[in-house]
Order: sequence, then C-alpha cells, then structure tokens
Amino acid sequence: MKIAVIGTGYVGLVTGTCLAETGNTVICVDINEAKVLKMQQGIIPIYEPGLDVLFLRNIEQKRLTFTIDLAHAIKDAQIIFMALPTPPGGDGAADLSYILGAAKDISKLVTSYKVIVNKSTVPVGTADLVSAVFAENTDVEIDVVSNPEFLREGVAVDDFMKPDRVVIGTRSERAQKLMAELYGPYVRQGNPILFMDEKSSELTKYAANSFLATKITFMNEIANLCEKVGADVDAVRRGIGSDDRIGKRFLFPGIGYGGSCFPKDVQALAKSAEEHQYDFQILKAVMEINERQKTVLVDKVSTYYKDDLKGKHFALWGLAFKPETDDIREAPALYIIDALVSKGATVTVFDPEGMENVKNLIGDKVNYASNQYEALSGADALLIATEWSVFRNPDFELMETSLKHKVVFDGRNLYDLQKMIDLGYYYNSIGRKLID
Ligand SMILES: NC(=O)c1ccc[n+]([C@@H]2O[C@H](COP(=O)([O-])OP(=O)(O)OC[C@H]3O[C@@H](n4cnc5c(N)ncnc54)[C@H](O)[C@@H]3O)[C@@H](O)[C@H]2O)c1
Ligand SMILES: O=c1ccn([C@@H]2O[C@H](COP(=O)(O)OP(=O)(O)O[C@H]3O[C@H](CO)[C@@H](O)[C@H](O)[C@H]3O)[C@@H](O)[C@H]2O)c(=O)[nH]1
Repeated sequence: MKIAVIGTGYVGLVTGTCLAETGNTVICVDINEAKVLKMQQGIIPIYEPGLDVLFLRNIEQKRLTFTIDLAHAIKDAQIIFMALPTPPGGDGAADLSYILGAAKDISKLVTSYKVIVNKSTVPVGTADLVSAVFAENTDVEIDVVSNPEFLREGVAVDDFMKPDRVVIGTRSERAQKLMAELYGPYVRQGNPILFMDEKSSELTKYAANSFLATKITFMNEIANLCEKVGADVDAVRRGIGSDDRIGKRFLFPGIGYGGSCFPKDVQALAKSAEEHQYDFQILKAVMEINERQKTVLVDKVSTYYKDDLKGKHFALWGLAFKPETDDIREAPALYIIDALVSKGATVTVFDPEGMENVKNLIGDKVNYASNQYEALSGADALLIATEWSVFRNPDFELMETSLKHKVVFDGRNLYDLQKMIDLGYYYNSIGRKLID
C-alpha cells in the first residue's frame, strides 16, 4: 500500500519504518528541514534499539523516503498517518494545534479518497474535530480513523511489529477494510485488532496510560510505606505480582514516572474529565504523589548530609527517563540535577545515550563524564536515576577507587542488599532496608 506519515518523531519514524518493512511504500514528511536532510542521507535522528537496521534497509530498498513537501507525500497515499505532538497546553489539556493545523493543510491538497489515521494521543472527540476541518475545506470523501499507538520507547520496534493489540476507531467499513489489510502482517500470532468507535478508541489510549501510571504510583506509595514499617518492597512486589490478576509488570517502584507520555497523558485525561464536569479524583492523587516521589532521592541525600549540600560533589548515573532511549523528556534525573545544584552541590553525569540531549538542554550546569567510572571521580556519593543494564553489575572495586566515600543513593533498586553490606557501602534505595 502507499502510505504517508506526517511527523517523524519517536512514533512517526517507528511507524513509517515498520510499515515499510512489510512491503508498503512509505513517504514520511516533517517540517524540521535539518532532520529530513539527515534522514535522506541515512542518518537516524533518534536512538531506538533495532530501528537503525530497518531504517537503512528500507531506505536502500526505496520503500522509505523523507520529504518536507506535504503535497508530494500525500499525493498517491491511500492512508495518511498523523504522528504529531500533542503537548500539554497552559491548562494541562492536550494542545491540538499540530493535529488540526496539519488536517487543514492536508484538506486543501487532497483530490481523492483518503483514510486519515491519527496515531497521536488525543482527547475524546478529536476525530470529529478533524473530520469537521476536512468537511470545511474539501468535498473529497475522507474517513478519519483513530489508531492510538501503544509502543514503549526502548522496545518500540518490537512493540510495533508484535503489538499486544491494535486499536482502530472507525465506523466506516471502507476504512476498516483498509486498516485490517495494513495491520494484517503484524497480528499473525493472533493478537487482536480491536475495532471500535472513534471516541472509545481515543479514550482507550488515555485509559491505558493512566492505569499504568496509577499502578506505578500505587507501588511507589507501598515502597514509601515499606520504609516506615520496615518491610521490603521487593518481597511485596513479588508477593503481589505473582497473582495473575495483578501481574508482574509495572510494579517497580522508583523516583516517579517520567517520559513524554505518562505525565502529560494523566494530566490531559484529568483535564478532559473536568471539562465534562467529572471529578476524576484518583488521577489527581496520582499526579500529586508522582510530584512528591520525584523528590525522594534528593530528600534521602539531604537527610544524610543534614541538609547541607553546599560544596558536596555527586556522581549521577542515568539521565534518560528510562533505559534504552536517548529521550530525556520529563526525566526524573533532570529534577535531581536541579535540586542538587540549587542546594549548592556540583554534579558529574553519565548516561549511555542521553548526554547529547542533556547538554543541549542545560549546558554546563553539570560536568559530563565519558564513562560511568570517570563520573565517580572525587564524588561524595553516587546517585542512580536510570536502570541501564551497564549499571546493574558494575566493577565495585573500580568504583571504590574513584568515589571519595562509599555512599550510593539508588533510585532504581539495582543492587542486592547483602552484597552492599559485604562491600561495606552506605546504600539507600527505594522501599528497602537502609544499609548503613
Ligand atoms: N513517544 C512515544 O513513546 C509515544 C508512544 C505512543 C504515543 N505517542 C504520542 O504520539 C504523538 C507523537 O509523539 P512523539 O513522541 O513521536 O513526538 P515527537 O515530538 O518525537 O515528534 C513529533 C514530530 O512531528 C514533527 N512535526 C511537528 N509539526 C509538524 C507538521 N505540521 N508537519 C510535519 N511534521 C511536524 C516534529 O518536527 C517532530 O519531528 C504524541 O501525541 C504522543 O503522545 C508517543
Ligand atoms: O514498573 C515500572 C515501569 C515504569 N516506570 C516508569 O514509568 C515511566 C514510563 O515507562 P514506560 O511505560 O516503559 O515508557 P514509555 O516509553 O513512556 O511508554 C508509555 O507511554 C507510551 C506513550 O503513550 C505508551 O505508548 C506506552 O504503552 C507506555 O508504556 C518511566 O519513567 C519508567 O521509569 C516505573 O517507575 N516502574
């Protein structure tokens, strides 16, 4: 099939590349000229494991091309995907200007039937708004479909190629048929394509993200309580996770959820409920608790140093909001840096993929190390904000020679408590026994 993808961010680029991988001809369009130029030269703009191989292969086979020319991109496309930003507006509601703006531009260019597919995360009713934009500007028959994306950064290719489910919101049989054909190769193992109306589809996405954010938040609360009562959150996590009704995944406590999706989507769903005169209390609590959770690691550091961090120097491992991505949007590490620096401390950071983005955002507010051990040099303590695999089993002897003191504040519970006792560390993690 001939496909156009508008927007080449984490979602658009993965969608375009993975659709090309099953034989479709895909033209991706973006307004960022520098980015498009790079992609035309075969340079991938994001770090996403496994994507580079598919990206290069499909460019070489000429199934995947990039342009800034919207008219060229959509001319022959049967299906047009929108994978555009929906950032929070001033009031927390999703800002739909990218979506509605692109819809308007497309509506002025179409000359034959198209399926317009919205992959962005949008409030209920957006498909109707997009349809209205088309109705205003063209007589050409158009079907607007909601097709929320559930991929996780770091495992995005797998999530797209083998999705748990594909959700498609449309009441048009013609669009349904085309979408079923397009997604057929991705659901061969029996994972379902769930057809529903547009509104239910749009709400499914917010409900999924908000539910997962709530699950994490609940575990963060349990972890905090564990510290008060002397229980071990790892044991509790395993104890409840082995109940199928609860499930093992997304029960890891930490320093608050971050990333480009959970914080904005929970906020947008709460706002959307408010606009419909519904007081979604649990979401308000989730947001409040998550804000508080972002401070737990720095609170532990402050308590240890009796509220005096002036002149202290810290190593920070992990900047990306989660492992296997270079994405630093709403990364807890950024909060930690801000808090430490504002209390008069200095920080040296290391992250396998997120350094460039942090440099561009905060410049010389921190020092940048070229590897994880260099970051420890002369540090009073090590803080861990992201659970990259390379931090899981470090060379503790090498660590000892670099750190000024054997002190670790771990926001991701990476190390075995007994091991830290044996090694003689002060080790403070989340919801577990303190090792003094
Ligand atoms: N990042 C994720 O893991 C993820 C997963 C599922 C859903 N989503 C949702 O998907 C949407 C996109 O997210 P993202 O992370 O890919 O965003 P992103 O910010 O990484 O990328 C958006 C891209 O759109 C481009 N763009 C903006 N206006 C444009 C226009 N008029 N024409 C063409 N290109 C334009 C930007 O230059 C950018 O390259 C959001 O609604 C997000 O909530 C994201
Ligand atoms: O047990 C857990 C699992 C996750 N997190 C945190 O939760 C946040 C989000 O993690 P994750 O969901 O793995 O990453 P995203 O790439 O943001 O993916 C989420 O957001 C996407 C954008 O909407 C959706 O498509 C995905 O389905 C949804 O999982 C991160 O800060 C994680 O550190 C925890 O604290 N504990």
